[in-house]
Amino acid sequence: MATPVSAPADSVDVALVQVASPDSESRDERIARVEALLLANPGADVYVLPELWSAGYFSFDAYDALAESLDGPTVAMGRRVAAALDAWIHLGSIVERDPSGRLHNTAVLIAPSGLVAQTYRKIHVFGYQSLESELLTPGETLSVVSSPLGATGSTTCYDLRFPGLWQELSDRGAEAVVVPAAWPAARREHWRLLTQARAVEHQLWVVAVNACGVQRGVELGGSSRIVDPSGRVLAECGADEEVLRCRIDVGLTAVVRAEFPVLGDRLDRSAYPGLSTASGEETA
Ligand SMILES: O=C(O)CCC(=O)C(=O)O
Repeated sequence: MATPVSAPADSVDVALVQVASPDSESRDERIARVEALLLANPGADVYVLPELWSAGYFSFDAYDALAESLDGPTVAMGRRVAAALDAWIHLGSIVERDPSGRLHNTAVLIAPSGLVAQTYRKIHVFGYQSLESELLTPGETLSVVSSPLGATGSTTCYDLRFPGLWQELSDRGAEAVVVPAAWPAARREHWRLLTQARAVEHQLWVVAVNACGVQRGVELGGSSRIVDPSGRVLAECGADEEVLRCRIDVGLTAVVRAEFPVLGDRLDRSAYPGLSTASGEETA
């Protein structure tokens, strides 16, 4: 008889909830559909959704009408489901209207109690073939909170291209970073490369959940994935809607960092300008 293999003590069951936001579906229909989907997949410790899935990332003309506060219908659904499943829900992001009326692309992490544990307003709003940077106000703060994934940071989609932001999260102790996205299929290989590069650079878990399907004529890339702190891809979704479960050992971050202590060799930021002058590159 085979010996049952028990999961390590700090093993966490993560569900990548890759959903589409078809133009034919209203925001409220989509919230109801995704709530049913989550409730039909109990048992994970952490569920992660894509960027702006309820409004639809490419529905720029509807952002104003669909903007919501942190008490709005998308977050209310996440809070209900977190309590019902006794799980953490990273709700991806919503179009948030702040008390002064400005709109943001805000990621929301909800604890099993139903309380909001973290919010993050996307800092690098996107302007290439996108109206996001015209319509939304960038965020100004980062946060790292404790979750079953360890010290957890949040970044959103285009932020993947900006290593300085990740450096800051890493400096603040992040052991895992969640990346909700609406990343087009046209640049799927960048998505794959960058999710792995950020994991390797900072020796942390990357839990990256993309949208799929077609929105306003744009095909989204799917390929939601979990990358471990040494850059190995442990799970990757296909191109269609799917809930993909993967057990991860969150203690691996410490193991990888101890075994190959790159982070300790990082120089203080002030060292870099001095180095370039010393090598003969004159500054103006
Ligand atoms: O950087 C990219 O290629 C995609 C970024 C994007 O779609 C977004 O930030 O929503």
